Amino acid sequence: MREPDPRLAGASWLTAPEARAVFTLLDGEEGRTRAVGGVVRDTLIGRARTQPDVDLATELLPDEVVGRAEAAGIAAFPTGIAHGTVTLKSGNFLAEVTTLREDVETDGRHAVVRFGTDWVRDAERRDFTMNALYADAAGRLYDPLGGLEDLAAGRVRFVGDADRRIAEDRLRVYRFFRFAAGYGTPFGVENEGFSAVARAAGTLGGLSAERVGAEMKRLLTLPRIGWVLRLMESIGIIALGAERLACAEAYEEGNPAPTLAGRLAIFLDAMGEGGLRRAWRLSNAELLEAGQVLETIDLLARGAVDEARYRFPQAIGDAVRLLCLRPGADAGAINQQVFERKGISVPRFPVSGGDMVRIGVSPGPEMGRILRKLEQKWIESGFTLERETLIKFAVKLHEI
Ligand SMILES: Nc1ccn([C@@H]2O[C@H](COP(=O)(O)OP(=O)(O)OP(=O)(O)O)[C@@H](O)[C@H]2O)c(=O)n1
Repeated sequence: MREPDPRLAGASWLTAPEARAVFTLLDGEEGRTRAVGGVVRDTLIGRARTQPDVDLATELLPDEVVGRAEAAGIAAFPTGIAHGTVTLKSGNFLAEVTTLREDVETDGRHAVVRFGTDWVRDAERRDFTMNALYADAAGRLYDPLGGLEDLAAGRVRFVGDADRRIAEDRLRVYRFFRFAAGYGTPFGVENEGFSAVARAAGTLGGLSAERVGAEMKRLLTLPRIGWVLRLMESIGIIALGAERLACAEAYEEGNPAPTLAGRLAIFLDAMGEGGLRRAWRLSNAELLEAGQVLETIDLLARGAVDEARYRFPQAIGDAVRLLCLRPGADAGAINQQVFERKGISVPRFPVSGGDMVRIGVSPGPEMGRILRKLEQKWIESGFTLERETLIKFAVKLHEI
């Protein structure tokens, strides 16, 4: 009988009472239900999880999972019943429970999913060996494909035939790079895997923008990705150009907290708003933030340090590190100015809605329009126009 792995056996996703309830329910002690994927992988290397959910693989049929959960008073949601996935919620413990599948056959038109008990087959359907690590309820590790060794060595290795794994789901090309950045040895990827993703690079057009965007965003929040972006560029999955690539590297150099907005600003500069929106289906808020970083860079590049500090205080840190996006800008001098202004408080716009009411402007769109004009004029004056002058100007605007 194998021994529990001390790293796994102490993990809170195994030991917490809510988790134990689920494992017990699903015969985890007998190994019929095992945790798999991210949670096992990250626990083995002592990395804190950003995703709270736990993936469980089980021999039990979906109906059985639902039945046992309900009998125990644990909420069960059929989140992907066609694929045999049921989500269980036990207190804060959220588990996606997926029944093992045998070969997926086709009867010519429909894929036929057959459930089974073959753990090796389950492992062989997964993308990378480091994602095919399993733990049972006692914390015993199951590693059918040598994933632990690859994980320890920083090798992102496809399970079995890389071309086949990619053909099954082309998103795995993006995942390859995300895992290389997150778990790989920097500056090196497995030749076999890289050759396969390079071969598939021209075939990614059909992927959904949401799925690609979700992977890209996860990649772009990792600390060191410059070398990965270079690899992606070399096979044509992204097209930043040499200068922006160098800038992406400079941005993360010595930067304790590269942000998604900063990384997106680099891509926004290269692809434009429409391009980026289409490619990755970003939210308005994400595009706005990235756009503000770019705007701030442009303000700094033309010497408008106080305007940048006034309008986009949250973007200054990123913008200073991304001045390389505007090769004409004198980054040294701008940095110096920003640094010198640090202790000096950002000016406050001296006119308020109350002032507008006093001159007879009632709250609403009209007031908004006037205030925006005043603020613009005030910014253009280098924050020197005084309150009285601005209010006089408002009276004029109101009369028009
Ligand atoms: N295209 C995909 C997506 C996922 N998986 C498998 O499904 C598991 C769960 O996927 P996901 O939640 O996307 O990633 P994790 O590996 O769990 O990593 P994290 O939770 O950190 O994202 C992966 O470990 C992998 O075994 C796969 O084989 N192919």
